[in-house]
Amino acid sequence: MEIERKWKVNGWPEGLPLKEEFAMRQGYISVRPTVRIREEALTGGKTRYVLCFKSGGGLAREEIERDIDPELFNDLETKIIGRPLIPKLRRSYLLPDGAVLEVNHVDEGQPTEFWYAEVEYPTVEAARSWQPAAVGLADYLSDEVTDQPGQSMGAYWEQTRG
Ligand SMILES: O=P(O)(O)OP(=O)(O)OP(=O)(O)O
Repeated sequence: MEIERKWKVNGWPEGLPLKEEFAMRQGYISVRPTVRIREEALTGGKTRYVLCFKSGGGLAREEIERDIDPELFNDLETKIIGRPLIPKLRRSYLLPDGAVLEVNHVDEGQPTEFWYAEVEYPTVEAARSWQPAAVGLADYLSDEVTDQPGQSMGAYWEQTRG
């Protein structure tokens, strides 16, 4: 189970320690339910190729992930998806309460480019009670879109590549 809240944001946050950065490319075989492939290149580290299945939407979703080999990834990208994958730069930051803030810059340089942020929680209760103000992010995390269906990456895929 993936328990996550999501916000639309403007640019990268300031004053937080950077944990890691990934240059990603992701594409969708299906959006409902989500069947997604993603290349995840850790800056200064390894690159993973991941096949991911996700149920539903909103705060809590089932998520199943498997590493696949680059050959299968390439076949799925070119022979099955056949559309340009979405480039996304993800930076994760350590928050003062121990949580991790993931900030994503999507489709940099395109007219539709945007940023969003996510925080993952161990339980639904922890997710519901967590407050951005407690970690000094009341202004940065002021536009929550967790329960808005049109705000998922799958929806963005449909809007721009569907
Ligand atoms: O990185 P994830 O698994 O949270 O997935 P995403 O690319 O942010 O997509 P979604 O909008 O479906 O959470």
